[in-house]
Amino acid sequence: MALAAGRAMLMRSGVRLGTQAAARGGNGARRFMNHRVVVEPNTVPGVAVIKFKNPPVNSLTLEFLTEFVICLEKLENDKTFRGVVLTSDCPGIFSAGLDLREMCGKNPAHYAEYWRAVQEMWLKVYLSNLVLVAAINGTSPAGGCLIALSCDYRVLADNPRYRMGLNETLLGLVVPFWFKDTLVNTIGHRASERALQLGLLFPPAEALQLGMVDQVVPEDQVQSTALSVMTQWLAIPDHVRQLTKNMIRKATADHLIKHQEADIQNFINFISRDSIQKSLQVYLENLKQKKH
Ligand SMILES: CCCC/C=C\CC(=O)SCCNC(=O)CCNC(=O)[C@H](O)C(C)(C)COP(=O)(O)OP(=O)(O)OC[C@H]1O[C@@H](n2cnc3c(N)ncnc32)[C@H](O)[C@@H]1OP(=O)(O)O
Repeated sequence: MALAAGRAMLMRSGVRLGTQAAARGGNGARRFMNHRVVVEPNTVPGVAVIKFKNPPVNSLTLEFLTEFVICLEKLENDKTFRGVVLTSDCPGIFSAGLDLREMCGKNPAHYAEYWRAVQEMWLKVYLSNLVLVAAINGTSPAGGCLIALSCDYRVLADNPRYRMGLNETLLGLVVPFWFKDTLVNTIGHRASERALQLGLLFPPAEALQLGMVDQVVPEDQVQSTALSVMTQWLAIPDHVRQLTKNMIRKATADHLIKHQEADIQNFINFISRDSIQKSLQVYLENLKQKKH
């Protein structure tokens, strides 16, 4: 369903999938390439590396979300792959989170389409049958942090400029319950209470201490560490690991699935308010201003 809708959307936006999107790398390995998401099979058998390539900041545009979901779906359907490392091709930035322009000055139909794409992306990542390891090689606020939190394991680059967290309150936004649930499931209730209300973005040492990430390593070792962690996870037979993952995550995902339409309506109502539109515009304007 998501794949069909995504394909239709990508056709509308001019992105071609299938054979046009596949190329052969120098070593003969198959390399799926769309515009904004690059998928590379790696030297570790059964493992692919997905690189986010939506410059300048890997913001989660509608097109990006759709390509990302399609890539994951293709890898899940290709039985040669058992694990995926998620990382970024944009230096210093894992993902800047939801694209603010998708939530600013648009109509309700657009907000509905965008929010459904955000929900579908989260459900796809959170419930993936694949082992997902986030190799976080840059800053990752809000939606970028959500993607990392939804993986099975997180390796973060040891660079104090790279901050991670759900900073929505600083934008005047309230996190949806499923963002909150994902954080609570990772770092616990009390730490989430503080982090969410204050919109805290944590440097690597604090993220590690909180359990927001599993490992902090030198920047040039993020991907290699993610790949060696993957070997440990792949030593477990898929079916028992998948059933165990599903048992742990199902209730959290079902909560959204059950309330998906209401959650979309809530988003439309909230984001359409004049006051919210104003704070998003001011936030975007401040991002531009800081350059001058
Ligand atoms: C009810 C809704 C609930 C859920 C809501 C939201 C969840 C979210 O994910 S909201 C998004 C939260 N994200 C952020 O707060 C990050 C904002 N960005 C930054 O802090 C910085 O851009 C960042 C640290 C990521 C990178 O810094 P720089 O390398 O210095 O780059 P610039 O700041 O100059 O940015 C370059 C360019 O990109 C635009 N930009 C940045 N972030 C976003 C974004 N999230 N969406 C859209 N566009 C973004 C920025 O404005 C610059 O644009 P130009 O000025 O046109 O070049």
